[in-house]
Amino acid sequence: MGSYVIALDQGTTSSRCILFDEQGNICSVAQKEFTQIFPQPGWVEHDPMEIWSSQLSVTMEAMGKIGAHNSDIAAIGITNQRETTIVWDKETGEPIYHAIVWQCRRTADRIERLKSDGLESLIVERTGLIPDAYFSGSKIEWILDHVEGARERAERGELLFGTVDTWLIWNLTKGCIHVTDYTNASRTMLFDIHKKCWDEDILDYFRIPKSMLPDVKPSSCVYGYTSSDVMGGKIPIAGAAGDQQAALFGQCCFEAGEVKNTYGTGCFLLMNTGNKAVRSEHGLLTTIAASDQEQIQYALEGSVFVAGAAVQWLRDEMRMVRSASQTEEYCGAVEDTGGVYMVPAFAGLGAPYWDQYARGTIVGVTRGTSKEQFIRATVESMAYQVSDLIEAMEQDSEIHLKQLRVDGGACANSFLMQFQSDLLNTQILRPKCIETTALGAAYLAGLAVGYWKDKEEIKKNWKVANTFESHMEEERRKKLIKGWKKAIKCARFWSEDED
Ligand SMILES: Nc1ncnc2c1ncn2[C@@H]1O[C@H](COP(=O)(O)OP(=O)(O)O)[C@@H](O)[C@H]1O
Ligand SMILES: O=P(O)(O)OC[C@H](O)CO
Repeated sequence: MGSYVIALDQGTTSSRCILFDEQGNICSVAQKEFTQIFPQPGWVEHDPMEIWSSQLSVTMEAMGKIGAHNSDIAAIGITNQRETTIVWDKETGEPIYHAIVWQCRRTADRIERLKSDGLESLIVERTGLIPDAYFSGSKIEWILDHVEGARERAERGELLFGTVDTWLIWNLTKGCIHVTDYTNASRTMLFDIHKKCWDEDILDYFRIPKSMLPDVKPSSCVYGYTSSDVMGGKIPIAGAAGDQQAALFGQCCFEAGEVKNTYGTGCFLLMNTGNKAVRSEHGLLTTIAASDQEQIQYALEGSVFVAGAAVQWLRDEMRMVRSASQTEEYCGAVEDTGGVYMVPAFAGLGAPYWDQYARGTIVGVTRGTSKEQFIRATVESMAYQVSDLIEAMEQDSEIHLKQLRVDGGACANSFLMQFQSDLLNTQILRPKCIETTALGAAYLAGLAVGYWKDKEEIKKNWKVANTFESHMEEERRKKLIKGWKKAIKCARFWSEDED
């Protein structure tokens, strides 16, 4: 058995590879940002070949850094930005269009049509999702309708669809394996999460041939082996999960009621609900959680489209900070935002509002508003959005959350974590390893090949690094949240009547 498990963490903004040892320590890491393509306002694309080449190059780099050879690797686990849609030619392996990214709003009107066609409740019942342009279904249809000859080719069985996990496995195996796992399938809006199969009625509605779709397997199993031409040897690909489900697993939230929140490009709050698919009454999604067993586990999820991405916007478009981490210093330089709120609804609003037409909004600005306050309002917007999610989750589960496990790039910001704890009146636990997405994928792969014996062994690796306790008075908390709800009202429906 090799000494390390590799996690390929293909995120929205970067491709990353991490080598973990048995204690869950990071032994080597390499990361590369890749191009974000914005062809029109509200549209987001990636180049699938760049996704693949960046992922392969960081894998080689991470292995090279510690001189690891193929024989040192026990297994590979894959975790990925979910919903992002790629369609390629079965023979040549060439994508027929760019990857349409989860954040892309191009099919928003199509989803409105789906609702007026009366399909909303069927989608909710079978897929656990709330119809939205976020998911893969309408993106596949868009590609088939807009790329010349695509629909005919798809009907002839010449095209394949995959989310990013599927695309990576296809390339790692040199076109031998076309597969996805339950967690990724559950984000397509085409998968019946109760019957565990592609839903024929939804496929018919979007006119998507079933032959395009990958086989669906558990998150922890040997899907196949890397091609020697690609990796120089055969390594088992033994785990795959959407990044948020992988993070839930990496945080060791194995029991029903356990919750984590990831602060990355977006924010994703997931609660394990065990073998029960809980239906939300408050705008959350029912989704499949990663599991090391055949039997499916479910989760309730709150998805926020723009979180850390708003900080990138401060850096790249507003040019107010040189780095994301510099925001912490600016936030600490002022007492408060002076009543300024920023709602980063750049791509509409996800949970719990599901408003495709909301847009970014800044309110409460006065002549005295400073740059520091503007930055602080942007950072605070992450915490407010999570507080909306927690409110919905507490209403659905009737449990007051006493603790929240956090991870993702932006959870390194201690100002944000303290403000989050204050706003929620909840203890925040930041673990030693905040690369829990990658760790979750590694655990899923390692369990499948016996690198780790069971979840009990894995649990011992989870350790807290920092705890944040709430210090805010109830009255102030209430006042701040009231202001946020007012700001949300201003952002909603903004672009509804645009052409
Ligand atoms: N110290 C920080 N303060 C605020 N935001 C941060 C900080 N560090 C990183 N971020 C934000 O976190 C995101 C990166 O987190 P990561 O988990 O790597 O994202 P992803 O997996 O979505 O690509 C970026 O959007 C970045 O702006
Ligand atoms: O790339 P991330 O970490 O922001 O995650 C993206 C999500 O999977 C989208 O659903």
